[in-house]
Amino acid sequence: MNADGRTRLNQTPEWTALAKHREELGEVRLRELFAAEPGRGTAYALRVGDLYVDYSKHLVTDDTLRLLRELAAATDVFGLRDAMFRGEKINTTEDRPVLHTALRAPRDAVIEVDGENVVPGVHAVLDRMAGFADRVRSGAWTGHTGKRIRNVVNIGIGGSDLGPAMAYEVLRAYTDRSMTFRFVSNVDGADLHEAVRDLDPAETLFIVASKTFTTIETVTNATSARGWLLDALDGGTSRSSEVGSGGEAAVAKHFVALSTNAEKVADFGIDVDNMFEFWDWVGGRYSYDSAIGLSLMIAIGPDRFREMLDGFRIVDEHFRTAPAESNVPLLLGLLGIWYGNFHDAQSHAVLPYSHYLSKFTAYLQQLDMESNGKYVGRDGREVEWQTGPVVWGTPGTNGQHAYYQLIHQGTKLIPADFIGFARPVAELSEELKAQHDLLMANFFAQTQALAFGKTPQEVRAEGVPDELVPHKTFQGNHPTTTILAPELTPSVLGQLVALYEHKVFVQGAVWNIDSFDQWGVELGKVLAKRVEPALTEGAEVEGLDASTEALVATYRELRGRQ
Ligand SMILES: O=P(O)(O)OC[C@H]1O[C@H](O)[C@H](O)[C@@H](O)[C@@H]1O
Repeated sequence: MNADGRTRLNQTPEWTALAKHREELGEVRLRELFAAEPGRGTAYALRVGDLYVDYSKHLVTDDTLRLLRELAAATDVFGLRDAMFRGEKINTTEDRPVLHTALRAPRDAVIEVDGENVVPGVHAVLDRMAGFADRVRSGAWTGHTGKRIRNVVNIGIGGSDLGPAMAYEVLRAYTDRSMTFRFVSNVDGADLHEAVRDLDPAETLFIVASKTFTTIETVTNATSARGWLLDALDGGTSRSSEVGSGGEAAVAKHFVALSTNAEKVADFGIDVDNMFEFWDWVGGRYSYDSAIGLSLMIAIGPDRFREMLDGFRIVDEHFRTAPAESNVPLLLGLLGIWYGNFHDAQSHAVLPYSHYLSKFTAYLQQLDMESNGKYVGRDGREVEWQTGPVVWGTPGTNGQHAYYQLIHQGTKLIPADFIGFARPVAELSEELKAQHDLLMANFFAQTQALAFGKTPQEVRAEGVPDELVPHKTFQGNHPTTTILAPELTPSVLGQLVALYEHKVFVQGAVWNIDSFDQWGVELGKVLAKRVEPALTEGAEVEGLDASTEALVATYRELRGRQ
């Protein structure tokens, strides 16, 4: 029994029943499941919004799904879901509500935090963002020298980078092609250097995105960006943005901030009039539909941004109201639990068949791994079951010519999501649009090959010599989910992201972990601060281990510092 009155997950009868079921099912074969149920291809498929989700190629029967749903019921996934939507403080280690769903709530919704309706505030910021985005897009907002803004550089890291950078890439076809958008995150000076080296400072707007505004990488890059700007616009006379220094006016025209921390924004020298606010009940990795999405909104325009929010909302409503049997985020979360907890799968691949989704998996890595990479439960005790998987993947068909070998014939079980679209984006030439069928033929072929493989008999029948038969045999039985949408639109992107957000939620709820904190990132930050003076000034740092001490000495030597 847990301190919170819950039975330990792995001691619940529902968990035990699943473990027993897994044993009884043994090496269930997808070929056999499909042979036994001719309608499986359509019976094991659901729709949410524009998304068609086929889960037939999973190592599950109706019994498996029922038992998984019983586990979800026993762990009260829907109870926690309702508490989240109501604005209760379900992020217990930080004592905060988890309300990214309020970011896409309609204007007339009422969601209260500590007795105050947060929805009007959400829309007030969205409206301010829209006004600003329109002014930048139309040229009404000009830089310090009167030139219109043609370049937007977002400086942020983690949740303040991955979301907007991913969504900008996904929605490229909807962006203003006359403008340049760049995303700087790495504290490696090369990142900022490459982002601005060909830009005219007079035409460049920096968006400094940081929930806390204390993140060292972001503050360092923003300081360097301010230096770069003021060197050019002030002729190097002033690098200061202090009132009366002359730099202040230039900074006001070229820097805006996205943050929850007005004080730190002001300390940095950005006028809080140029700050777009969000709230501590929005986790960084759940934030790109808040003010953190400003760069995206400038790129695609406020109307498209709102269409994206509508897409999020479709899946929010579905997750909130659909019964367990047809609740897609619940289903996807439970399937992950089936493989991670009952088949020892360590990873989960996300393989989009769209060039525009090139950064989608990187985005999901933070969403999933920072949320559910925990070994301590909500009750403060170590879990005795596997939690979040390693999430990885790149767009098909590139992966097919690189690492799919291991998925097909390696020794590991790697469940995968295949994401594809029926129509190519409208702006492609007719010739390039025609390539789409080839792309999607690969998509369908891969999930088919992964599921059903090729038997030794089939290989032999092709006249393959005996000694090569084992090498050319595909055991199949590699589970995949197929997510198919008509077209890559802002709404569909919102639907996809919300689907994964809620999938991650479901898994965290079952595993009884707090999916909304990230204490695991803190230690490295503290140690970096301690080590830095050793690198720069050769300062003695107490308590360094022998390995790090030797590495620091070697680094200083190679760096030419003695
Ligand atoms: O937005 P910021 O406060 O600058 O935080 C940026 C990122 O850094 C932190 O270390 C966290 O691990 C992330 O969850 C966060 O998204």
